[in-house]
Amino acid sequence: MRDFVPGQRWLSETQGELGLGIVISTDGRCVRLAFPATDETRLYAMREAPLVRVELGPGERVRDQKGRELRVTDTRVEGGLITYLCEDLDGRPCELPEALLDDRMRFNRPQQRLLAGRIDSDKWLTLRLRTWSQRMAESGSPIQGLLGPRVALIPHQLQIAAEVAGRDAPRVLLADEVGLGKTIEAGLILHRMLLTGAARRVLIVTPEPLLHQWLVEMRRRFNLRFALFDRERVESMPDANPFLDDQQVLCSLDLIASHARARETVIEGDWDLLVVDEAHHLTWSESESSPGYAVVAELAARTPGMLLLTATPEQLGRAGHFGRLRLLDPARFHDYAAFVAEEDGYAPVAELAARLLDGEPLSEPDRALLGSLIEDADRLDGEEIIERLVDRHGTGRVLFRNTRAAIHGFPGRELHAYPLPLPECYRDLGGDVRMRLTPERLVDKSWLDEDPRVGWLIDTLKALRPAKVLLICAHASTVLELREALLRRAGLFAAIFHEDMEIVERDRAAAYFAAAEDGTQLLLCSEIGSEGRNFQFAHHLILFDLPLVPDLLEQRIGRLDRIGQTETIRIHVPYLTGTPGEVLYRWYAEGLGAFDGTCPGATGVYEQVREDLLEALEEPDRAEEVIAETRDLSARVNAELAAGRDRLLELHSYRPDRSAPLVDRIEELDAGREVADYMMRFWDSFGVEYESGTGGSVVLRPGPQMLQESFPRLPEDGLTATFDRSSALAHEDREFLTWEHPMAREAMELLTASDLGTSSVTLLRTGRFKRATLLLEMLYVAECPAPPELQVGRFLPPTLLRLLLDVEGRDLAGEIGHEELRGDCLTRNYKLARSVIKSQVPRLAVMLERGESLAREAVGRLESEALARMRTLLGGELERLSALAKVNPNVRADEIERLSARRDRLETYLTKTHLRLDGVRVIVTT
Ligand SMILES: Nc1ncnc2c1ncn2[C@@H]1O[C@H](COP(=O)(O)OP(=O)(O)OP(=O)(O)O)[C@@H](O)[C@H]1O
Repeated sequence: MRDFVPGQRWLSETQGELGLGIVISTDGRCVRLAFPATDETRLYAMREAPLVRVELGPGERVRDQKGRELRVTDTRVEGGLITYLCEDLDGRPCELPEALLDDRMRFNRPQQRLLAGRIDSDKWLTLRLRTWSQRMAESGSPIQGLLGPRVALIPHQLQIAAEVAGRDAPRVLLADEVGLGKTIEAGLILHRMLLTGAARRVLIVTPEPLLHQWLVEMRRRFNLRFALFDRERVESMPDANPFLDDQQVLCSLDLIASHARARETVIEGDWDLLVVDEAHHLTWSESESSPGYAVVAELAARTPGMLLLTATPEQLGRAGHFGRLRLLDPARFHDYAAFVAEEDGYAPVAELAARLLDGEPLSEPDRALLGSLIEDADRLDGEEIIERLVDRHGTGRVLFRNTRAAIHGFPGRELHAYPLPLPECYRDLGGDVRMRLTPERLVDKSWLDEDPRVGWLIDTLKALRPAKVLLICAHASTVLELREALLRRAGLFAAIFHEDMEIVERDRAAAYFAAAEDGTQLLLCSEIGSEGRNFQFAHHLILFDLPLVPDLLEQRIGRLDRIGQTETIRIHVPYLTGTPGEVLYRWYAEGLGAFDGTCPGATGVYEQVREDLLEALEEPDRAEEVIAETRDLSARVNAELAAGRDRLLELHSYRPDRSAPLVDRIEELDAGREVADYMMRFWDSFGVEYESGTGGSVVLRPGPQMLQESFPRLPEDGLTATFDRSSALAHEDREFLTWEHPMAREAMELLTASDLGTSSVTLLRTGRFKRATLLLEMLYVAECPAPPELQVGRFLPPTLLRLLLDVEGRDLAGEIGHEELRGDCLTRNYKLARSVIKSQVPRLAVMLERGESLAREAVGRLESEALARMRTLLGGELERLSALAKVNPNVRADEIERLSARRDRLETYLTKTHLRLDGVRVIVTT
């Protein structure tokens, strides 16, 4: 009788899909095994247990429970338990006790299974073939990671995501104008990096009011479940680092900046990618930086990938902008004065680029400048020159900024201004003029009855009813008092949103406002609601007061003026005549034109006229003067920006020629039926029930006789799904099923990790061959195991090699496809299947050997092709970067080093392809 020892690993001969078993107890006659991968336990009689001992030999590949790929070099046996002496992918030695083998490891040795007469239905073999073909197609594809998210295919977003996620350890500032989809871009980038294995541990840091929105966006659009960390969560683990508990974490900047333990532990979080939203909060100047900046700087120093997001990169000035670039690349951005001088030096280059882009003739000085920038300019055509300029353009590689002007298709804005008389209660208010921009805060609550803006608000709401209205004002106290007055004076109930509310309360209020049927008409919001939130379902915005800083105004309008807005946005501005508020309104309207559209130069203009503006607020007589000055200045700055370096930045941020192929490919896959066919075959074979639902959806439920207790990502009470992108966008309650949906991915994983379909026998009725001809179909998989960050799949994806051998050893796979071999599968007639196999064992053994040698030859070819591709691509990229580094200091030195090291490592890995037989089918013609 066999000896069973607790801790040993055994496999069920009959139910390989249970995963790897571990002996938990024996009592002399029976042995109990746990199968942790499927959460099952089984009791077997020792004498006839259908179990095989798992014993691996040198050269075999294994995985440990952390997912590390190892190669066995030797074994040691003590007390009946095996310890594997292994090497990791980098050749470092390590030991792996058998108990720590990955519970889901597969030991499907199709050859042994077949010869032992264990066979399955060939529909599983077909699914295996389709699974590997799909893996092969997606690995290294330019749209990998961009297909699955529930997003509309917006070209600039896809292009930025593909470009950024394709870099090694990307570190960029995503600075599209407000509402153009930076969150979506970041989501696409991280979705792709997670899928390709380029990142595993991701930390997203946002202002507290945006936490929930990020959580929801990541979940519903990207199927990514981030763990939300707050104070309580951090404090719940005093003895361990709580951040190491989850791979994908979302937390507020405030938490890690102000909570000592959170700060200390997050820094030790060993992240691959850090995302910081609303990064303008990370303030920096030459003399000091904010606590938020300091903690992000520490994280930035330890994290390879980093995405900073802000719509207003230069909010609070150029120094802050420099400070954020410095987080991305401290070696490059170390001297502020030099940065300013350098930026000023870009202007002539940008003007030159603009002339080239507009097809204008170049002057002599232009030519001279071009010659100094690009040595071989004479030999290049216009497009190539532009290409080089984009590459060499200042912050080009680090910064992406799209503007409405470049993207087009946004609805217009319509300004409605309402001059109102100054009430008695605000006359003769003294003090700082900035305080007088919100006069209600300087008086008692009687303002609610005297201030004409309140009566105007009531009338306006009634007139606009039932249209949704978002009101933004500067302070929480104004929000609270207005709510009370609306209720008292007009019986109007408003939802509120301000900084003193708990996050949950705020989200509830936003949802209440958003609800189409029984939601509120009005949301009263303090300044914190003006950042990042999505309120584009509303078309009316009331600015109860105006902020002094133009970027804040843009943020406020951006709540409605964002992707998804379907109507002209009506901006309502009530102001009190004869007050600083009136001057500020006129300054925005007549000086900056800020209500008509985004005003790219606003920050620069504001910085220049700030003192004059403050004086004019104080002395309204000076208003005309500052407005005229602002008008001239902003016309000039905007013209300069339009003609100048923004053209290059825009081009680099949105390249229709690069985004179009991405959009086309995704649309093509969306239109095809492949994924639907695949999933339906899978459900049929597995026993999942499905039927058509409304609007082309499909309703799934676990069936009564499923292969296993549950199907990946299918809840007990079922779900509704769609394969159609537009339906998924319109109906968020439907899962959007693509090849990248976790259900599809996990189903594939489940299949390839199991024995299902690895061996089968088919009787084929055909006139093509003589009766009783023996054929052997073999599916080999060539895989190149390598650390995920090398993204080896770009050059040598897991490759399926299909062979169809006859007894002469000829390969007929090219002539006869897999589907043509569909016949009478002998799953229900084991006896016959076994006798067929038994009678053919010697021939099959020869055919299997021949197959293996043919497959090995093919692998040799695959390796040489992959090496050549890798050398061309990385070699070219390396040359480009090195050449670029000489003229553009924005190329990080470590970027070149990493790329070069990556090429060297790939040279090694690409010659170590592993070949494995994944499935066999014996075919006998009748
Ligand atoms: N590709 C897309 N498909 C569907 N919806 C999108 C897409 N891109 C953006 N949106 C929606 O448009 C709105 C704006 O996008 P997002 O929040 O990413 O913009 P943002 O640039 O981060 O805005 P802000 O500057 O205000 O932070 C969101 O409601 C988002 O869900």
